[in-house]
Amino acid sequence: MAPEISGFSKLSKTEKIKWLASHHFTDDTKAAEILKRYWNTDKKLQQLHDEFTENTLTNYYLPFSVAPNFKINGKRYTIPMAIEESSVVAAASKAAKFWMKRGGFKAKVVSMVKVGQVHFSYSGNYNVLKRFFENIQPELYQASKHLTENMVKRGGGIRSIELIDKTNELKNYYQLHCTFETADAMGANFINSCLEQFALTLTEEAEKYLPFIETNTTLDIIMSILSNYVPNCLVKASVSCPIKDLPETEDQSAEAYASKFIQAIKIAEIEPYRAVTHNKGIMNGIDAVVLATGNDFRAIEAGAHAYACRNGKYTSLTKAWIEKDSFHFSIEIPLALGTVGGLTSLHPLVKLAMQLLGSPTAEELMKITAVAGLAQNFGAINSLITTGIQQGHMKMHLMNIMNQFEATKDEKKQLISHFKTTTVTHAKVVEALKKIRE
Ligand SMILES: CC(C)(COP(=O)([O-])OP(=O)([O-])OC[C@H]1O[C@@H](n2cnc3c(N)ncnc32)[C@H](O)[C@@H]1OP(=O)([O-])[O-])[C@@H](O)C(=O)NCCC(=O)NCCSC(=O)C[C@@](C)(O)CC(=O)[O-]
Ligand SMILES: NC(=O)C1=CN([C@@H]2O[C@H](COP(=O)(O)OP(=O)(O)OC[C@H]3O[C@@H](n4cnc5c(N)ncnc54)[C@H](O)[C@@H]3O)[C@@H](O)[C@H]2O)C=CC1
Repeated sequence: MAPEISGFSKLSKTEKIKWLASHHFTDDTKAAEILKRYWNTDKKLQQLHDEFTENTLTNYYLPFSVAPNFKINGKRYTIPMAIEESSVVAAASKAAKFWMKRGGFKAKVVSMVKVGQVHFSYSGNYNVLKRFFENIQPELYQASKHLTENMVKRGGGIRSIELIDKTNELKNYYQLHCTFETADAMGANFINSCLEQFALTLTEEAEKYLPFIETNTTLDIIMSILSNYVPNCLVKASVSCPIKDLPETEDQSAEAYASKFIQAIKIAEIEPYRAVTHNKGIMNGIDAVVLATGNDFRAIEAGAHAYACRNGKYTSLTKAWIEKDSFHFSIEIPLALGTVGGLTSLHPLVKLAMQLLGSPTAEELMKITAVAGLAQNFGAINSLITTGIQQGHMKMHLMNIMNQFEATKDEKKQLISHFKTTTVTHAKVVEALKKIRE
């Protein structure tokens, strides 16, 4: 067991690696060597990455891929995707190509309102608190003007501040429920700064408020923080085509395909076990774009899944239906994304990803990301109701298995050719490789 260490954060990167290697690994030289092998030779670039977070030892690579052929609201995009899972990028690309020939994707942002709350406790009379809040509301806006001035110029700012009584759920618990628009920023820092200012103003004004002083009532701030539940930072994306333009095989007509597809979505609507996997498939596409564009995937994940159970039961984020001989497929998802701030203007690959997308606004990035989620879901459902997921997924996963067994270039060539006509399984690859090596 490694000994307790004090002051680890103050050690240099090399000292940290030395400590780690000698206390956690039997072969300390090899462990240190692996960590250092991932350092970038460009010292300045490496330092930039080291400084993104804390106690950084090395870089952790994720593939940076692209999915071409996306047509969104009539405009062509090649979408950057950072993801480790095989077949995700291929599925998105295949779906993009399919819908490109059928008019492409439509997307629109419904609203871009974000939320933050000041949580506080107060033991006095509610009506007194309400009067106090009404009195100081203009001051809440006024005192935060130094923070909001520039955001207002960009078209954003504070949209509302409401007093909410939550005492029926938790004794003495109240909140200021506030809404914001943050233009092209995800807005965490702007919102949190405003909230902390509201909390300060609330405390200072309460200390001076006579009815509180006379009744010896106190108002205690518990915390001030944005919410990652943003049901009003919402984007919709959709595709549609005549039913006859859907995939058709000898065994399955386009009508039967549409019917099966819709049933698959309905199952995800009513069955939470399926809905979670269904939405995981959607997030395969969304997270990949969120990561490639330097956004906060934890915030997006938390918000998306909360939205999926907004009516009290976890359900699908996509819908499919037939209307007048046409097949329709759509997604509705909250996405608080930014194209400025955070890592967006720091990470060279993120900057490149933004350029690849034509330097989008946050609103445009919301549309692109929602489309990536819808395309991903289409790819997965298309496979699930036709060939099954394993055929395509394992075809793409073949490279990982071959690399796991350190197949040579020639062995890989033979295996790829062999598995063109045979379904890939882990065991079959091992067997085929064994035969080649005999
Ligand atoms: C994997 C495919 C696309 C193969 O599909 P295919 O028909 O065998 O592919 P193809 O070789 O005929 O190529 C057709 C197009 O697919 C794309 N494509 C094809 N291969 C590549 C490649 N190597 N690299 C990049 N793109 C590729 C590409 O767009 C290509 O066009 P082209 O570039 O030739 O003009 C298909 O089987 C598929 O879409 N499968 C679904 C895979 C999937 O959804 N994976 C996600 C992981 S599973 C999961 O986590 C979620 C899940 C499934 O559980 C969610 C749920 O349950 O809902
Ligand atoms: N619960 C959560 O989700 C939390 C997330 N975070 C982190 O916060 C970061 C994102 O915060 P942000 O405030 O977005 O980033 P930020 O503070 O780095 O950048 C946003 C700032 O950029 C400026 N700006 C310049 N041009 C702008 C434009 N056109 N539109 C809007 N603002 C513009 C504004 O001053 C704005 O406040 C992410 O890294 C996230 O991981 C931090 C705390 C909590």
